Amino acid sequence: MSVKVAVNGFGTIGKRVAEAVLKQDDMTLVGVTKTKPDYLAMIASRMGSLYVPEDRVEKFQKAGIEVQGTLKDLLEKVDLVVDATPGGVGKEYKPLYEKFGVKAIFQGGEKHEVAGFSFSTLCNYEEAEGKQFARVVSCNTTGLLRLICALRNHFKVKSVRATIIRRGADPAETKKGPINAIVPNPVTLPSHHGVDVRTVLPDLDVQTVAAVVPTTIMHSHVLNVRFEEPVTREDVLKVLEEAPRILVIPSELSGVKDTAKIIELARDVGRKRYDLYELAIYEESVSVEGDELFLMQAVHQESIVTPENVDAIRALTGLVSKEESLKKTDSTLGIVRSFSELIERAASNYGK
Ligand SMILES: NC(=O)C1=CN([C@@H]2O[C@H](COP(=O)(O)OP(=O)(O)OC[C@H]3O[C@@H](n4cnc5c(N)ncnc54)[C@H](O)[C@@H]3O)[C@@H](O)[C@H]2O)C=CC1
Ligand SMILES: O=C(OP(=O)(O)O)[C@H](O)COP(=O)(O)O
Repeated sequence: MSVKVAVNGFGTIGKRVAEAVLKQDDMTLVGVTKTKPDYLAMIASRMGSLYVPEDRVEKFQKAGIEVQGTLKDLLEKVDLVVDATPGGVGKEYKPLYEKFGVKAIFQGGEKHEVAGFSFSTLCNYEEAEGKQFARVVSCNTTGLLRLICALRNHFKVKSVRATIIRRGADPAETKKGPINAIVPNPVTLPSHHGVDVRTVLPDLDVQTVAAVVPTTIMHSHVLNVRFEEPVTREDVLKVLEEAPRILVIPSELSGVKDTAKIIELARDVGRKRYDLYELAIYEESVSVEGDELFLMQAVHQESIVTPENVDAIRALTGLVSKEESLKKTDSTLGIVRSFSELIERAASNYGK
């Protein structure tokens, strides 16, 4: 069985999810939507996959960009739509998805209530099966949940406290900032991230604070996790190194000690768009004092939710189990299980 997929909103997230869907042997990308002519619309049109809102057809015709049809034409052809429109726009489309009887996956810019179910592969894949709607939680929340659920699989987690250092804008965004400030986000504590984590793990004692800083390449987190019993650093590192989609980076040995170097690493190992689907954890930052864990991690905001969207498609349509989806998604996206595997692949692919 092949799930027929549409991507509504071919932007930062949508273009990555569309490309990931094209790599799956159990999915078919039927089309993507754009609202204004640009180079991505030209690419989608040349792929024979461009659909536009009804009131925009003439605009694309005037721009000389052939469209395959309207959004409604597209929704008639698919089983599921990945809504990757700007935050808050997905909510406006929900009635249309309901009218066409298609499943829909929303993104983190929508409120939990829009889908009524928030998704994170490692935490609640099985609960998604059979649902019509799901929200893939945003990049920061995905990073937090990936760590927390990896730890919860092996230890009794008592509480989580996290400081989120948010990137001010994506590299292509020129209207956001700050350029020269550290902005509490919000100044009243806590930030929305802890609330978002609890949409997936309602029972967890988690609190987060956030600030926005002048960078575009990655988010960073400073975490404190308390356990019911004392743990050892060795045991924690073993769990993190074996967990899916977590990359423990030996910073001293590799020289990868900050987000700029992490992105340069992703570029040097040949990741398209320097996408790092994996949550990056600085190995040397992992420290344990009795029942308390401290660590620092970094999130490539533009790509970390890509594998989660692919898994959400399988979870909603009941295609395969979580383990099977993890395996297929990670294999097709080239996601590695360890830093050494990343280096191995870089060496074997160098110059190819
Ligand atoms: N950019 C990021 O780092 C992350 C974004 N997200 C979430 O993903 C969602 C999409 O965000 P981005 O991809 O960054 O946005 P984006 O602005 O890069 O792309 C949005 C796309 O939707 C199109 N669009 C705009 N208005 C539309 C409308 N009314 N109907 C149909 N399409 C429309 C735009 O032309 C663009 O192609 C948001 O909910 C956001 O919060 C989640 C994780 C990370
Ligand atoms: O950081 C993000 O959301 P999050 O802080 O809710 O995880 C996403 O990258 C979206 O950020 P934006 O709202 O600055 O586009």
